[in-house]
Amino acid sequence: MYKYLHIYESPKLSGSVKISGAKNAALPLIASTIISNSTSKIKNVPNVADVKTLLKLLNNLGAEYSFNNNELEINTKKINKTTAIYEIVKTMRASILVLGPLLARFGECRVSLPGGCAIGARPVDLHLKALELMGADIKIEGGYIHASGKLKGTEIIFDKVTVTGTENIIMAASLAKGKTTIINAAKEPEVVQLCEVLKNSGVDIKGIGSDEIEIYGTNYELINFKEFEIIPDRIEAGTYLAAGAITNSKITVENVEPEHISSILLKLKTMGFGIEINKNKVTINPANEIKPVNISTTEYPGFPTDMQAQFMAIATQSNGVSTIEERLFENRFMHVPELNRLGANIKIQGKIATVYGPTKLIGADVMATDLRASSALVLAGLIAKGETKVHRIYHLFRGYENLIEKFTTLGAKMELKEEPLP
Ligand SMILES: CC(=O)N[C@H]1[C@@H](OP(=O)(O)OP(=O)(O)OC[C@H]2O[C@@H](n3ccc(=O)[nH]c3=O)[C@H](O)[C@@H]2O)O[C@H](CO)[C@@H](O)[C@@H]1O
Ligand SMILES: C=C(OP(=O)(O)O)C(=O)O
Repeated sequence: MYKYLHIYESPKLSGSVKISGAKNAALPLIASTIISNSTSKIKNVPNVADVKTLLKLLNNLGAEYSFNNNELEINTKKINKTTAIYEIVKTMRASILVLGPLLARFGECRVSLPGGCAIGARPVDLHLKALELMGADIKIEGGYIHASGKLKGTEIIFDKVTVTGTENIIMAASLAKGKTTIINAAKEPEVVQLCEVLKNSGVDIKGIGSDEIEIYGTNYELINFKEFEIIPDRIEAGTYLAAGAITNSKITVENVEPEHISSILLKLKTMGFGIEINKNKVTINPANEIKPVNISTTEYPGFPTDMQAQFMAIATQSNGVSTIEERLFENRFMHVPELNRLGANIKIQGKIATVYGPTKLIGADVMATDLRASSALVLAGLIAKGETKVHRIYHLFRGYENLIEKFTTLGAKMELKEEPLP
C-alpha cells in the first residue's frame, strides 16, 4: 500500500490557522542539547517527521526523551555513542547538525556524510573547514566524517553564507576553549534563536543577528539550558498565506512573527494582495488583479528559497509574466514540470524560471520531489479544476504539522488516501 494526497478543487478559503514552531529552529536547538548535562525542556516543538528523525538519532546515541503535545523533555546526559549512523542520517540532511556539538563534547565523533538531495549537491565542506580551523582533524572514510580533536576558538570566515554551517560552529564554539569569531555568519531568525537560547543558558555571545558573531566558549564545561519555546515557522506561515493568495481569498495566519516574513509580505503586496498585521496575526486580503512578480532568492532578510516554489504556484494565476531566480540551490525547480502537468506555462533557463500567467490549471497526478515543491503542488491542487493526486507526499510531512487538518480548517477539501502498489 502507498499513500497519496487527494485534493479536490477548493477555489475559496476562509478563516484562520495557527502556525506551528519552526522546524528549522527546532532542529539546531534539539541538536544543541548534546552540549547539555541535564534535562532540557523545549516548548512549541513541531510534531513533524524531521524532528522525530533527529530525536531517533539522539536516542540512538543514548539520549532519552519524552515528546507530547509539542513539549519536548530531553536528557542528553547519558549519550554514550558518538556515531551518527547512515541509516538515520540518510533520511534527513539536517542530521549534520550533530557534528559540531558531538565533537565539542566528546573530542571525537563519526557522522555519516549526508550527501546531495533533490534540490542540489549541498556539500558540507564549509562546516568541515571551519571545524578544522578550530583544531579538528577530519577524515572522510567509508562514507563517514571522522572528526577528532579538542576544539579551540579561532576566527572563521565563511566563503558563503551557510545556515546549518553557522549553527554547527556556534554550537561547537560554545563549548570550545577561547573566543571564536564567525565572519559572514547567517542571520536567519533560526540562527538568532539558537544564539539567544545559548546566551540565556550562560554562553557569552556577542553580535547576535549580525553577520559577525563572537562566541566565548565554556572551556568544555557542559551547559544547562533554561526552558524555552521555539519561534513560529516563517515558511509554514508563508505557505498558508500563499494558499490565501492562489485562491484569492481572505485568510489569517496566527502565532507568527510578522518581522520574520517581511520579504514574503512585500512580494504579496507587490502582487496586489492586501496585508493587515495585528500583533502576531497576519491577514491576506484578495487582490483586484493578481499582478506578476519578480523574485530572486537570497539569504535572510531577502526572499527565502524555501518559499520559491509556493510563489511560483501563485504566479501561474497572475496577469502577466513573472520571473523567479533561484540563487541558492542549483536544482530547486523540480516542481516546474509537475506544475506544467497541471497546465501551467513555465519555462526554465539556467537559474531563472519564467512563468506565463494566467493559466487555467486542471487536476492531474503529480509527484512531490522535495518538501517545498510538494507544498507548491498542494497550492496548485486547490485551484486546479477537478481532482489532483499528489504522490510521494512523505516529503510534506517532513516539515508541515497537521497539514491536512489545517487546510481543512480553512475550507479546503483534501484527504490522505491509500492504494495498493500497482
Ligand atoms: C535545516 C535547515 O535549516 N535547512 C535550511 C538551511 O539549509 P542549509 O543550511 O543546508 O543551507 P546552506 O545555508 O548551508 O546553503 C546555502 C548554500 O551554500 C552551499 N554550501 C553550504 C554548506 C557548505 O558546506 N558548502 C556549500 O557550498 C549550499 O550548497 C547552498 O548553495 O538553509 C537553506 C537556505 O536558507 C534552507 O533552504 C534550508 O531549509
Ligand atoms: C530544504 C529544507 O530543509 P532541509 O535543509 O532540511 O533539506 C526546507 O526546509 O525547505
